[in-house]
Amino acid sequence: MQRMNSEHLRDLLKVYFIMGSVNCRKAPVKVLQEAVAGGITMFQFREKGTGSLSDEARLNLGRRLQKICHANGVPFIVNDDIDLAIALDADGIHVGQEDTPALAIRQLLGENKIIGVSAHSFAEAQQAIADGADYLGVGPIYPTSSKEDAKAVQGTAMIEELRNKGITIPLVGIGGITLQNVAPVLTAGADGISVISAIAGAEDITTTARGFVYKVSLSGT
Ligand SMILES: Cc1ncc(COP(=O)(O)OP(=O)(O)O)c(N)n1
Ligand SMILES: Cc1ncsc1CCOP(=O)(O)O
Ligand SMILES: [Mg+2]
Repeated sequence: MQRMNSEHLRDLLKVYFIMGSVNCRKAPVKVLQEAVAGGITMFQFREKGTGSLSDEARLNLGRRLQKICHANGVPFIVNDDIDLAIALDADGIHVGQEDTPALAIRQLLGENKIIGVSAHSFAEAQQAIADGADYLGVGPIYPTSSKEDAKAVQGTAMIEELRNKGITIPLVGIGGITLQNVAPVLTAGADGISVISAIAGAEDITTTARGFVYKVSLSGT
């Protein structure tokens, strides 16, 4: 099996929606269906934080969300949990610096799964690539209330630094991204944006997701 082509992955990362039950104001299945209708290009199941589901309930929700993704050609990525990713046969996993190292994940999952890694510095980005990461998540770009242990806000400077220093692999910005502040993230060199609250918490989820698709298309990436 082969690693996913980088140019294809860049396209899939354009509007990368992340969500778990705690981020939703209505049924998570409904939230995802509405986001898919708006054209999200990738989805990450991040069942994390106070009040999140565990064990069987978590697995069952993951299954239901994965079904929606598969029916619509949207890759389904699991956050953090390698056992859940394997149990669901997810399309990939996203890990941070405090999670199972990407090298071990690559050895466990093989070549045909997508592995995303969070990077907050050039050194972390280099290591992630050496370990077999397919894409990087860089942030928080702006202030966020969706991650309790978020690192310091970076603005778009880290994305610019990574690109200027020759990091070419697919990359998304994350943290506090809204329809109003998405453009500088793309101008800085991101292939796409990752969003929790601006989509999951929106009054009109489909229209908001569609708005992100439109804004990203304007950047010409
Ligand atoms: C696309 C993307 N980028 C970054 C993150 C953050 O991952 P991590 O630093 O491991 O933090 P948690 O999400 O696990 O709290 C992400 N999940 N997705
Ligand atoms: C998971 C994560 N990693 C860095 S910031 C963040 C939270 C992003 O959520 P939001 O889009 O609501 O700011
Ligand atoms: Mg993590």
